[in-house]
Amino acid sequence: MAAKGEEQQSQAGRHQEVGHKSLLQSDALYQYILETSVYPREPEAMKELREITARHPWNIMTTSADEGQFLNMLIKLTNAKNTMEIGVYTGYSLLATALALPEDGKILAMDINRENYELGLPIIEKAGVAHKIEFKEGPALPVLDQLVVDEKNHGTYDFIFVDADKDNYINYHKRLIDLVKVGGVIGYDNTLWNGSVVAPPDAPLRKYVRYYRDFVLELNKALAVDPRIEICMLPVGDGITICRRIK
Ligand SMILES: C[S@@+](CC[C@H](N)C(=O)[O-])C[C@H]1O[C@@H](n2cnc3c(N)ncnc32)[C@H](O)[C@@H]1O
Repeated sequence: MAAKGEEQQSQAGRHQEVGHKSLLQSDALYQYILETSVYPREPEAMKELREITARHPWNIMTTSADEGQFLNMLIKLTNAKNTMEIGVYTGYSLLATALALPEDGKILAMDINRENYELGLPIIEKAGVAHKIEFKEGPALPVLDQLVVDEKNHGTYDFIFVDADKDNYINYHKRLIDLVKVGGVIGYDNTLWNGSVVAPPDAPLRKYVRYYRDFVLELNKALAVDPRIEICMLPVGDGITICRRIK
């Protein structure tokens, strides 16, 4: 175990890359992933959006470049066409999704904050993929409630990415499970929540990390025993749990 001083020193020297959530053991390893396989292949528009986001005061919220690449690949692998995103911020994961979808692909994107979405929107437009996006400003839950009421919407989504208010993930899951098709995928982001899911009760956690941790733990437990899905928890970004609906 590292001595306290050593630990503090290594924390202070942690990676500063935007969206980096420090789950990998070595920062050099993370940098290697970025430089070897992510940045050289990152579409110009995503690079531009990442750089604009890096200058925004809330840039800690952005999806990291490696996770963006992963989402892009996942959407292509699953041939997703009708998709949804909850939690847009400046739109990095949204752009990763939009670029992966076919020309007639669709994303219902929701966020309570339109201003941040509009920061990235000119880049999304320039990339020629804005026509795939329907942005709804406001809390996602009432929108999901509306969708669920109409049975025609059941089983219609191929891919759903959830990256918003962690205290609602369980509520989202209750609705999304009806909206995603059998064989479709829901990705829940931040399921390792800054590593705090294994922190001892007295660990010095930032206030918001501590507050949301119990919700993340509760979600992880619920997903693990949900017979309607198969799951796979990946240590990408801040942890993402991929759920495939099986019934
Ligand atoms: C972690 S950020 C999303 C990051 C984004 N996926 C990206 O690639 O940059 C979380 C977002 O969720 C939004 N949010 C918070 N509560 C929400 C709610 N109830 N409904 C919809 N969006 C919400 C926040 O405004 C914020 O933009």
